[in-house]
Parts: sequence; C-alpha cells; structure tokens
Amino acid sequence: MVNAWLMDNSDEDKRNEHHLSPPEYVSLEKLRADTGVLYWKLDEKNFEPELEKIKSSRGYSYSDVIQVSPEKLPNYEEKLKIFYEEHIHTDEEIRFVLEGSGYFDVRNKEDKWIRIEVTPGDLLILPAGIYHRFTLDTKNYIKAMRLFVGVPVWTPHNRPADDMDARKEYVRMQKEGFSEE
Ligand SMILES: CSCCC(=O)/C(O)=C/O
Ligand SMILES: [Fe+2]
Repeated sequence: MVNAWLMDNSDEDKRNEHHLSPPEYVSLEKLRADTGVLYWKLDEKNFEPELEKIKSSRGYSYSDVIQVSPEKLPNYEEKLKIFYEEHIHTDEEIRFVLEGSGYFDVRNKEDKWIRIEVTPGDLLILPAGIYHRFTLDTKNYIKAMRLFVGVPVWTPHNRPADDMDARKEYVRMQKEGFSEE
C-alpha cells in the first residue's frame, strides 16, 4: 500500500525520508480527497492485464520508459534539479514504477508537502495543475513507465504558475471536491 507522510522543513539531503517527529502518515483516502492524486498497486511481476485496463479506461495511448540514475540518465544532475523544482504540468503526470524507488512530493490543501514513496508495482497519477516535485531516494535508482494521452508534453511550469488555466482548474476542483473515478 502507498506510504505517504507529511514532510519536515529540514534542509538536509532531499533523498532522506524527511518525516515529522513523530511521523504523520497520510492515508490513500486522504491523499485522494485532499490532492486528487490517484494510486493503484499492481502486481509488479504480472502487471500487464491490469495496466491495460487502466490504460484503455483512461485513454493512455503513449508510453515509454525512463531510468533515473547517475549511470543511466544523460545530464543526470541537471535533470534531477529540474525534477525537484516545484512545478505543475498542463496534463496528468502518470508513472508506473518498474524497478527501484523514489519520492514524489505534492502540496496538500494547506500548502504543506506530502511525500509519497513509490516502489515497484506503484501506479501514481498526479492531476494536471498540482504543485509537485520528484527526487530519488538514497538508493539513487528508479525505472518507471511514463504514460500519456496522445503526444506527450513533459514541460514543467515552475511555481508560481497560479495564472495558468491548468492550475486554476486544479484549485477549483480541490475546492469543489475531486470527482469519483
Ligand atoms: C520517476 S520519473 C522522473 C520524474 C519525472 O518525470 C517528473 O516529471 C517529475 O515531475
Ligand atoms: Fe512533474
């Protein structure tokens, strides 16, 4: 099951867990209700049937695989810096973890960071317009499938992006309540 918690404000290595003291975990239900983030745990060794169902029901027509590690990702340091800048996208960010692990951080309603740990079999969907960022953990490796509807647009729009339509729409949905899917 997904492991998510509120983060502390310490400046130490972003790859550490950054728990509050004592730790404050966030349930999947609260994560979904407060942020609109969707999560499924698939069988990491036999994920195809379930993944196909989700792809077809949500219209994900594009997929590729990204490996993030000092050895595998060209311009690794620069890319990690970009991933960890707080940003939004105009579309969903959909990642299915194949190997390794990492952290997606998302802002909750109170603008506090929730850290979401991802490991193999985790399918995470961040809604368009949500402020978020990504970092590897101390193991320094993740391999993930990226999914998209149509031609992928990976452009990050760094905070502040409050005037963008995707952000306004996200804030509206957060106020009104995210619909059941
Ligand atoms: C595990 S995929 C790398 C992170 C990424 O693609 C992204 O867009 C973060 O916001
Ligand atoms: Fe992103």
